[in-house]
Amino acid sequence: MNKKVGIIGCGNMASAIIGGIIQSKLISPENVIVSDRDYAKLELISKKYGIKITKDNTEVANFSDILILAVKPYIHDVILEEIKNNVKSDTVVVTIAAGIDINYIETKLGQTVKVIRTMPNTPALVRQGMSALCANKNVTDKELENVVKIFESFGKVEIIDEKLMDFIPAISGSSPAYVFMFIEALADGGVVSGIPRDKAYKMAAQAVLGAAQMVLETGKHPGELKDMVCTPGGTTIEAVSSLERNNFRGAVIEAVKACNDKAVSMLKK
Ligand SMILES: NC(=O)C1=CN([C@@H]2O[C@H](COP(=O)(O)OP(=O)(O)OC[C@H]3O[C@@H](n4cnc5c(N)ncnc54)[C@H](O)[C@@H]3O)[C@@H](O)[C@H]2O)C=CC1
Ligand SMILES: O=C(O)[C@@H]1CCC=N1
Repeated sequence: MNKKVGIIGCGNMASAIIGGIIQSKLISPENVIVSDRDYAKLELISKKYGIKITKDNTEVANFSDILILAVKPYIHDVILEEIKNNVKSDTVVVTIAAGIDINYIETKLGQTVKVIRTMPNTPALVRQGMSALCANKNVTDKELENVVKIFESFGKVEIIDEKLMDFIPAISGSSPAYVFMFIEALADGGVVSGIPRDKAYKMAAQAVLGAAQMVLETGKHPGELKDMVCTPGGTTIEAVSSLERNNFRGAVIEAVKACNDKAVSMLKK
Protein backbone atom coordinates (compact mmCIF):
# COMPACT_ATOMS: atom_id res chain seq x y z
CA MET A 1 0.00 0.00 0.00
CA ASN A 2 1.47 3.34 -0.99
CA LYS A 3 0.39 5.27 2.11
CA LYS A 4 2.41 6.98 4.82
CA VAL A 5 1.54 5.68 8.29
CA GLY A 6 2.39 7.60 11.47
CA ILE A 7 1.94 6.38 15.02
CA ILE A 8 2.04 8.52 18.15
CA GLY A 9 3.10 6.48 21.19
CA CYS A 10 5.42 3.49 20.92
CA GLY A 11 4.05 1.07 23.51
CA ASN A 12 2.49 -2.40 23.37
CA MET A 13 -0.19 -1.67 20.79
CA ALA A 14 2.05 0.44 18.56
CA SER A 15 4.62 -2.40 18.52
CA ALA A 16 1.89 -4.82 17.46
CA ILE A 17 0.67 -2.52 14.69
CA ILE A 18 4.18 -1.82 13.40
CA GLY A 19 5.08 -5.54 13.53
CA GLY A 20 1.98 -6.39 11.49
CA ILE A 21 2.39 -3.82 8.74
CA ILE A 22 6.15 -4.35 8.32
CA GLN A 23 6.27 -8.17 8.62
CA SER A 24 3.36 -8.55 6.18
CA LYS A 25 5.15 -6.09 3.83
CA LEU A 26 1.90 -4.09 3.58
CA ILE A 27 3.83 -0.83 4.04
CA SER A 28 7.56 -0.31 3.48
CA PRO A 29 9.62 0.85 6.49
CA GLU A 30 10.45 4.27 4.96
CA ASN A 31 6.70 5.01 4.90
CA VAL A 32 6.27 4.42 8.64
CA ILE A 33 7.14 6.85 11.44
CA VAL A 34 6.57 6.55 15.20
CA SER A 35 7.03 9.05 18.03
CA ASP A 36 7.36 8.63 21.77
CA ARG A 37 8.74 10.61 24.71
CA ASP A 38 10.97 7.63 25.49
CA TYR A 39 13.80 7.63 22.95
CA ALA A 40 15.16 4.24 24.08
CA LYS A 41 11.87 2.60 22.98
CA LEU A 42 12.10 4.35 19.61
CA GLU A 43 15.68 3.19 19.05
CA LEU A 44 14.71 -0.41 19.78
CA ILE A 45 11.80 -0.42 17.31
CA SER A 46 13.81 1.36 14.64
CA LYS A 47 16.57 -1.24 14.99
CA LYS A 48 14.04 -4.06 14.67
CA TYR A 49 11.98 -2.78 11.73
CA GLY A 50 14.01 0.02 10.08
CA ILE A 51 11.20 2.57 10.44
CA LYS A 52 11.57 6.33 11.01
CA ILE A 53 11.48 7.62 14.60
CA THR A 54 11.07 11.03 16.23
CA LYS A 55 10.32 12.60 19.61
CA ASP A 56 8.21 15.23 17.82
CA ASN A 57 4.52 14.32 17.54
CA THR A 58 3.87 17.18 15.08
CA GLU A 59 6.43 15.64 12.69
CA VAL A 60 4.39 12.42 12.73
CA ALA A 61 1.17 14.35 12.02
CA ASN A 62 2.82 16.24 9.12
CA PHE A 63 4.11 12.98 7.59
CA SER A 64 0.98 10.84 7.81
CA ASP A 65 -1.80 9.84 5.41
CA ILE A 66 -2.97 7.52 8.19
CA LEU A 67 -2.27 8.75 11.72
CA ILE A 68 -2.70 6.28 14.59
CA LEU A 69 -2.98 7.60 18.15
CA ALA A 70 -1.48 4.82 20.32
CA VAL A 71 -1.26 6.59 23.68
CA LYS A 72 -3.25 6.12 26.89
CA PRO A 73 -6.75 7.68 26.90
CA TYR A 74 -5.89 10.46 29.39
CA ILE A 75 -3.07 11.79 27.15
CA HIS A 76 -5.31 12.37 24.11
CA ASP A 77 -6.22 15.92 25.22
CA VAL A 78 -2.59 17.04 25.20
CA ILE A 79 -1.68 15.20 21.98
CA LEU A 80 -4.69 16.52 20.03
CA GLU A 81 -3.95 20.08 21.15
CA GLU A 82 -0.31 19.61 20.11
CA ILE A 83 -1.02 18.24 16.59
CA LYS A 84 -4.27 20.00 15.68
CA ASN A 85 -2.61 22.38 13.19
CA ASN A 86 -0.50 19.61 11.62
CA VAL A 87 -3.22 17.10 10.70
CA LYS A 88 -3.79 17.45 6.93
CA SER A 89 -7.37 17.67 5.61
CA ASP A 90 -7.08 14.27 3.88
CA THR A 91 -5.33 12.48 6.77
CA VAL A 92 -7.29 9.63 8.37
CA VAL A 93 -6.97 9.78 12.17
CA VAL A 94 -7.25 6.37 13.83
CA THR A 95 -7.95 5.93 17.56
CA ILE A 96 -7.37 2.70 19.48
CA ALA A 97 -8.17 3.95 23.00
CA ALA A 98 -10.99 2.93 25.29
CA GLY A 99 -13.16 5.92 26.17
CA ILE A 100 -12.30 8.05 23.13
CA ASP A 101 -15.22 8.34 20.72
CA ILE A 102 -15.50 9.86 17.23
CA ASN A 103 -17.31 12.95 18.48
CA TYR A 104 -14.43 13.73 20.83
CA ILE A 105 -11.89 13.75 17.98
CA GLU A 106 -14.21 15.84 15.78
CA THR A 107 -14.62 18.35 18.62
CA LYS A 108 -10.85 18.64 19.04
CA LEU A 109 -9.78 18.58 15.35
CA GLY A 110 -12.85 19.97 13.54
CA GLN A 111 -15.99 18.49 12.02
CA THR A 112 -14.34 17.74 8.65
CA VAL A 113 -11.66 15.45 10.14
CA LYS A 114 -11.65 11.84 8.93
CA VAL A 115 -11.82 9.51 11.95
CA ILE A 116 -11.72 5.75 12.34
CA ARG A 117 -12.34 4.50 15.89
CA THR A 118 -10.98 1.04 16.66
CA MET A 119 -10.52 -1.41 19.51
CA PRO A 120 -7.70 -3.94 18.94
CA ASN A 121 -6.14 -6.33 21.51
CA THR A 122 -2.66 -7.52 22.54
CA PRO A 123 -2.75 -10.87 20.65
CA ALA A 124 -2.01 -8.52 17.73
CA LEU A 125 1.58 -8.86 18.98
CA VAL A 126 1.55 -12.43 17.61
CA ARG A 127 -0.61 -11.44 14.62
CA GLN A 128 -3.71 -13.06 16.17
CA GLY A 129 -5.44 -9.83 17.10
CA MET A 130 -9.16 -9.09 17.06
CA SER A 131 -10.10 -5.52 16.18
CA ALA A 132 -13.44 -3.75 15.85
CA LEU A 133 -13.57 -0.67 13.60
CA CYS A 134 -16.05 2.11 12.79
CA ALA A 135 -15.62 5.26 10.70
CA ASN A 136 -17.17 8.71 10.65
CA LYS A 137 -19.04 10.08 7.63
CA ASN A 138 -15.96 11.88 6.24
CA VAL A 139 -14.06 8.62 5.61
CA THR A 140 -14.38 7.17 2.09
CA ASP A 141 -14.85 3.44 1.43
CA LYS A 142 -11.30 3.28 0.02
CA GLU A 143 -9.83 4.94 3.12
CA LEU A 144 -11.69 2.51 5.38
CA GLU A 145 -10.48 -0.38 3.22
CA ASN A 146 -6.86 0.77 3.67
CA VAL A 147 -7.20 0.93 7.45
CA VAL A 148 -8.91 -2.48 7.49
CA LYS A 149 -5.87 -3.85 5.60
CA ILE A 150 -3.56 -2.41 8.25
CA PHE A 151 -5.54 -4.04 11.08
CA GLU A 152 -5.81 -7.33 9.11
CA SER A 153 -2.00 -7.40 8.97
CA PHE A 154 -2.09 -8.38 12.67
CA GLY A 155 -5.38 -10.27 13.03
CA LYS A 156 -9.09 -10.35 12.31
CA VAL A 157 -11.34 -7.32 11.80
CA GLU A 158 -15.05 -6.63 12.29
CA ILE A 159 -16.74 -3.39 11.22
CA ILE A 160 -19.37 -2.45 13.79
CA ASP A 161 -21.72 0.40 14.60
CA GLU A 162 -20.16 3.05 16.84
CA LYS A 163 -22.94 2.66 19.41
CA LEU A 164 -21.52 -0.82 20.22
CA MET A 165 -17.86 0.30 20.46
CA ASP A 166 -17.91 0.84 24.24
CA PHE A 167 -18.79 -2.85 24.68
CA ILE A 168 -15.88 -4.22 22.60
CA PRO A 169 -13.15 -3.94 25.29
CA ALA A 170 -15.09 -6.38 27.50
CA ILE A 171 -15.39 -9.07 24.85
CA SER A 172 -12.12 -8.82 22.89
CA GLY A 173 -10.01 -5.77 23.93
CA SER A 174 -9.66 -6.64 27.63
CA SER A 175 -10.64 -10.31 27.55
CA PRO A 176 -7.12 -11.64 26.82
CA ALA A 177 -6.38 -10.64 30.45
CA TYR A 178 -9.13 -12.91 31.77
CA VAL A 179 -8.04 -15.71 29.43
CA PHE A 180 -4.46 -15.40 30.75
CA MET A 181 -5.86 -15.68 34.29
CA PHE A 182 -7.78 -18.81 33.26
CA ILE A 183 -4.64 -20.36 31.70
CA GLU A 184 -2.60 -19.50 34.79
CA ALA A 185 -5.21 -21.03 37.10
CA LEU A 186 -5.54 -24.15 34.92
CA ALA A 187 -1.78 -24.62 34.97
CA ASP A 188 -1.64 -24.04 38.75
CA GLY A 189 -4.21 -26.82 39.09
CA GLY A 190 -1.91 -29.08 37.07
CA VAL A 191 1.11 -28.11 39.17
CA VAL A 192 -0.85 -29.18 42.29
CA SER A 193 -0.90 -32.69 40.76
CA GLY A 194 2.84 -32.61 40.03
CA ILE A 195 2.86 -31.58 36.37
CA PRO A 196 6.00 -29.45 35.69
CA ARG A 197 5.04 -25.76 35.40
CA ASP A 198 6.42 -25.21 31.88
CA LYS A 199 4.52 -28.23 30.57
CA ALA A 200 1.38 -27.14 32.45
CA TYR A 201 1.42 -23.67 30.76
CA LYS A 202 2.00 -25.22 27.34
CA MET A 203 -0.81 -27.77 27.74
CA ALA A 204 -3.27 -25.25 29.20
CA ALA A 205 -2.54 -22.65 26.49
CA GLN A 206 -2.74 -25.18 23.64
CA ALA A 207 -6.07 -26.49 25.00
CA VAL A 208 -7.45 -22.92 25.01
CA LEU A 209 -6.08 -22.25 21.50
CA GLY A 210 -7.53 -25.51 20.15
CA ALA A 211 -10.91 -24.95 21.81
CA ALA A 212 -11.09 -21.40 20.39
CA GLN A 213 -10.22 -22.74 16.94
CA MET A 214 -13.02 -25.33 17.20
CA VAL A 215 -15.55 -22.56 17.91
CA LEU A 216 -14.31 -20.58 14.89
CA GLU A 217 -13.94 -23.49 12.46
CA THR A 218 -16.86 -25.83 13.25
CA GLY A 219 -19.57 -23.19 13.61
CA LYS A 220 -21.02 -25.39 16.37
CA HIS A 221 -22.62 -23.86 19.46
CA PRO A 222 -20.07 -23.69 22.35
CA GLY A 223 -22.51 -25.72 24.48
CA GLU A 224 -22.52 -28.53 21.90
CA LEU A 225 -18.71 -28.53 21.82
CA LYS A 226 -18.72 -28.70 25.65
CA ASP A 227 -21.12 -31.66 25.53
CA MET A 228 -18.77 -33.47 23.11
CA VAL A 229 -16.10 -33.43 25.85
CA CYS A 230 -18.37 -34.57 28.68
CA THR A 231 -18.44 -38.38 28.75
CA PRO A 232 -21.45 -39.51 30.83
CA GLY A 233 -20.18 -40.49 34.26
CA GLY A 234 -16.72 -39.28 33.20
CA THR A 235 -14.18 -36.76 34.44
CA THR A 236 -15.19 -33.63 32.50
CA ILE A 237 -18.75 -33.39 33.79
CA GLU A 238 -17.35 -33.43 37.35
CA ALA A 239 -15.20 -30.39 36.50
CA VAL A 240 -18.13 -28.70 34.70
CA SER A 241 -20.45 -29.21 37.65
CA SER A 242 -17.80 -27.86 40.03
CA LEU A 243 -17.41 -24.74 37.85
CA GLU A 244 -21.19 -24.26 37.82
CA ARG A 245 -21.34 -24.59 41.65
CA ASN A 246 -18.70 -21.86 41.81
CA ASN A 247 -20.58 -19.50 39.46
CA PHE A 248 -17.94 -19.66 36.67
CA ARG A 249 -20.18 -18.36 33.88
CA GLY A 250 -21.93 -15.87 36.17
CA ALA A 251 -18.53 -14.50 37.25
CA VAL A 252 -17.47 -14.04 33.60
CA ILE A 253 -20.74 -12.29 32.69
CA GLU A 254 -20.33 -9.97 35.72
CA ALA A 255 -16.73 -9.20 34.63
CA VAL A 256 -17.96 -8.25 31.15
CA LYS A 257 -20.55 -5.97 32.73
CA ALA A 258 -17.93 -4.31 34.99
CA CYS A 259 -15.70 -3.71 31.96
CA ASN A 260 -18.63 -2.23 30.00
CA ASP A 261 -19.57 0.08 32.88
CA LYS A 262 -15.99 1.33 33.13
CA ALA A 263 -15.73 1.91 29.34
CA VAL A 264 -18.93 3.98 29.40
CA SER A 265 -17.83 5.96 32.46
CA MET A 266 -14.46 6.77 30.79
CA LEU A 267 -16.11 8.19 27.67
CA LYS A 268 -14.87 11.70 26.87
CA LYS A 269 -17.33 14.00 25.15
N1 LIG B 1 -2.92 -2.81 26.03
C1 LIG B 1 -4.05 -3.29 25.50
O1 LIG B 1 -4.43 -4.46 25.70
C2 LIG B 1 -4.91 -2.43 24.64
C3 LIG B 1 -4.76 -1.05 24.65
N2 LIG B 1 -5.58 -0.27 23.89
C4 LIG B 1 -5.41 1.17 23.90
O2 LIG B 1 -4.15 1.44 23.31
C5 LIG B 1 -3.62 2.63 23.85
C6 LIG B 1 -2.16 2.41 24.16
O3 LIG B 1 -2.06 1.33 25.08
P1 LIG B 1 -0.69 0.53 25.26
O4 LIG B 1 0.02 0.40 23.97
O5 LIG B 1 -1.02 -0.67 26.05
O6 LIG B 1 0.06 1.59 26.20
P2 LIG B 1 1.63 1.76 26.48
O7 LIG B 1 1.73 2.42 27.80
O8 LIG B 1 2.34 0.46 26.25
O9 LIG B 1 2.08 2.79 25.33
C7 LIG B 1 1.81 4.15 25.35
C8 LIG B 1 3.06 4.89 24.89
O10 LIG B 1 2.76 6.28 24.79
C9 LIG B 1 3.94 6.98 25.13
N3 LIG B 1 3.62 8.36 25.44
C10 LIG B 1 3.16 8.87 26.61
N4 LIG B 1 3.00 10.21 26.48
C11 LIG B 1 3.36 10.54 25.22
C12 LIG B 1 3.42 11.75 24.50
N5 LIG B 1 3.08 12.92 25.07
N6 LIG B 1 3.85 11.74 23.23
C13 LIG B 1 4.21 10.56 22.64
N7 LIG B 1 4.16 9.36 23.26
C14 LIG B 1 3.76 9.37 24.55
C15 LIG B 1 4.49 6.20 26.30
O11 LIG B 1 5.86 6.48 26.51
C16 LIG B 1 4.24 4.77 25.84
O12 LIG B 1 5.36 4.23 25.15
C17 LIG B 1 -4.48 2.99 25.07
O13 LIG B 1 -5.26 4.11 24.75
C18 LIG B 1 -5.34 1.77 25.30
O14 LIG B 1 -6.66 2.11 25.72
C19 LIG B 1 -6.53 -0.80 23.06
C20 LIG B 1 -6.70 -2.14 23.01
C21 LIG B 1 -5.93 -3.07 23.80
O1 LIG C 1 -7.48 -1.73 29.99
C1 LIG C 1 -7.70 -0.87 29.10
O2 LIG C 1 -8.29 0.18 29.39
C2 LIG C 1 -7.29 -1.12 27.66
C3 LIG C 1 -8.45 -1.16 26.72
C4 LIG C 1 -8.56 -2.58 26.25
C5 LIG C 1 -7.41 -3.24 26.83
N1 LIG C 1 -6.70 -2.43 27.56
